[in-house]
Amino acid sequence: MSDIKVAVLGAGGRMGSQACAAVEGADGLELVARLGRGDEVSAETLAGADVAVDFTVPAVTEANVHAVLDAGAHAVVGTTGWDDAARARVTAHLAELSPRGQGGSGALGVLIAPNFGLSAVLAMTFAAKAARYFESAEIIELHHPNKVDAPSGTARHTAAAIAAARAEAGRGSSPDATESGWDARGADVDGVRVHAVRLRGLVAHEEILFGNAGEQLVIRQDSFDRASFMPGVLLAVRSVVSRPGLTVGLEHVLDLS
Ligand SMILES: NC(=O)C1=CN([C@@H]2O[C@H](COP(=O)(O)OP(=O)(O)OC[C@H]3O[C@@H](n4cnc5c(N)ncnc54)[C@H](OP(=O)(O)O)[C@@H]3O)[C@@H](O)[C@H]2O)C=CC1
Ligand SMILES: O=C(O)C1=N[C@H](C(=O)O)C[C@H](O)C1
Repeated sequence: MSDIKVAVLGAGGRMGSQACAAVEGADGLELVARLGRGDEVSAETLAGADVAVDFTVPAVTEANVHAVLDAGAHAVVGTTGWDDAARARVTAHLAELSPRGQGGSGALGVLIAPNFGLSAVLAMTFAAKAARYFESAEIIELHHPNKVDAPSGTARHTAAAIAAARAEAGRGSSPDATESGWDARGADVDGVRVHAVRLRGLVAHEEILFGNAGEQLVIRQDSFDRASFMPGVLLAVRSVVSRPGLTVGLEHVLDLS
């Protein structure tokens, strides 16, 4: 089987540079393009890539994915900033390129992973499982101070999964008697309070807290180094070529969903 050719968008960034090195060191993958700010994303600049990996910024990631699809490549996306409307536009674009019933081999895939770290994917999965059993649920995400967005994409994905599990179990809101000082209670993400810490020395961390009368469950994961994301990035690149359509979350590739 021939190598999977890979392009990296945001190749000069903290994640993009490590992704380039990981691809270069991986069996069966070949790095064919490194794109940065100001580079057009086209069939020409992607240089024959089968898969483009996006680690850019929330403001441009969606446009990048549409350009990658127009260039005939699959996309793996680690960049944050995706909402339901943006995901729906990607699904529509994929359907346009590969109409119903023609999603067989060769059909393009887009894999958006809010977090490629195994500890984070497992923490989110365990949190979704635990959510129905507890009255209260809150999230604390902790990151390096150079992060441009808050709350993190991981925390948003975790909150959405917790909210869905609580709704399915018929659970209402977490108890909360707050009458004033709402700005101290974190962001409301799908009804789950999310607190964002930015601290020099940190990389990426998440704590999910569940409470019942007289007991607490804390699920915590820590990415101490961006190396923790690379096995997930490589898995995503290898998987997306045979996963037509849009996949959101590495848990689906790891068979955890
Ligand atoms: N899914 C996951 O597991 C992970 C996701 N992330 C996410 O990945 C994204 C990138 O994070 P990180 O690497 O730390 O960020 P960086 O700021 O280090 O890297 C972003 C890169 O994107 C480039 N860039 C900026 N604007 C554009 C543009 N308009 N077009 C193309 N490239 C552009 C930057 O170039 P320049 O240097 O010139 O500004 C930079 O090289 C974030 O959204 C972050 O949350 C991060 C870690 C893990
Ligand atoms: O910006 C980061 O660093 C990270 N971003 C992603 C997020 O927002 O969840 C993934 C991870 O937390 C690191």
